[in-house]
Amino acid sequence: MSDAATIERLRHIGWRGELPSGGRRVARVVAQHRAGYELHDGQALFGAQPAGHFLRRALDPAERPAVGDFVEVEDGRPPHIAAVLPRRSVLSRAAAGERYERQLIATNIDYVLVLTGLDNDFSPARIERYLSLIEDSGARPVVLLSKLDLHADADVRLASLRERLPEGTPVHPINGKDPASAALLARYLQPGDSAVLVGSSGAGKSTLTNTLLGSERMATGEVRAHDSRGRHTTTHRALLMLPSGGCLIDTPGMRELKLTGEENLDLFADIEMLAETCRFADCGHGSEPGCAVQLALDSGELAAERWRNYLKLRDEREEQAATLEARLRRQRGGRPAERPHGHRGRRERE
Ligand SMILES: Nc1nc2c(ncn2[C@@H]2O[C@H](COP(=O)(O)OP(=O)(O)OP(=O)(O)O)[C@@H](O)[C@H]2O)c(=O)[nH]1
Ligand SMILES: [Zn+2]
Repeated sequence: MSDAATIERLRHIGWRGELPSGGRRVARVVAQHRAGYELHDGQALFGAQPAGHFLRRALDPAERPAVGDFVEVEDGRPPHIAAVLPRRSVLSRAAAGERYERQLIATNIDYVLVLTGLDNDFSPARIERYLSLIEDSGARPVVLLSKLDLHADADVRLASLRERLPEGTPVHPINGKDPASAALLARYLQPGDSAVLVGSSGAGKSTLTNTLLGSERMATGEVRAHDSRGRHTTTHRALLMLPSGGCLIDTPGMRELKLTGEENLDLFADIEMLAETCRFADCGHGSEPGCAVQLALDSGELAAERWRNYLKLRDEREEQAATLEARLRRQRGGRPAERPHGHRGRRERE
């Protein structure tokens, strides 16, 4: 196959630019299982194992292949992932392991579509939390408000949300069931673009995904992989190629992004700066004299809701950091709890 045809094929699964020199096959990691990786080369899915150097214990987990990665493949039985190509973005969260480390959620994502219903699901606080997770990832957030058709009175919510989010954050109210409404997302789903869709249960992720897939749903909705024995195994629809040319990566664990213990709170940098100007360095921002926060709250310069939200996010972050640290301390000291003989490690559900 010519290079041009190969590049064209890879563009459909989110590749940008030229082919790396060296002539190895390029594919994208679309799922990670305990038994190995699932790759897509723009044409078909296939299984692969990581090369030995990825299994070194001392290796930073962030250097191992992750969902979304473009990798160089060494063909063989089974094929091996020889190298991870440079990433253009990294979505990650803190994870408890043998040591405090980052767990990759997905790489090479261009847009994170943050979906919230205009119904009771609507929560500016949750949207802000999602944005803080995306902040340093290299991906761009797009806020989507679904169920517009059921909530014609969405204007007020929309205006207050726009005011609250950083300037320039795209916010689109949509009807996820209506192709014409979903069509405005095409600008984020052009050939070479990769997106993930996140949001709470019931927000409308599956509905929107199906609308975006349109008539190609049947063709792409059910992805089948060949395992090493040539058997068909129906797998989760991990990578969806959309008619607009972009692709959606959809893997378990990605849909509900969780906050980590080390998110930065840049969205609230103004509040942190304000708190620095309190008279007392250890001001609790209650009834202390000279409290800049109280002053700003009283004057209306700082909205009470935003302040509460900041406190909540800060507490959540501290709590998670503390939990993680306690777990690590427990792991360092003492033996792990007794386990039935022969049963090593926790059993994970797929
Ligand atoms: N009227 C209307 N209904 C919608 C819209 N989006 C989703 N729904 C409905 O809301 C319900 C939940 O939608 P789903 O797409 O299943 O939500 P989900 O986010 O995939 O939920 P999980 O699979 O639990 O994560 C369904 O009954 C949808 O038909 C919309 O824009 N307008
Ligand atoms: Zn104060």
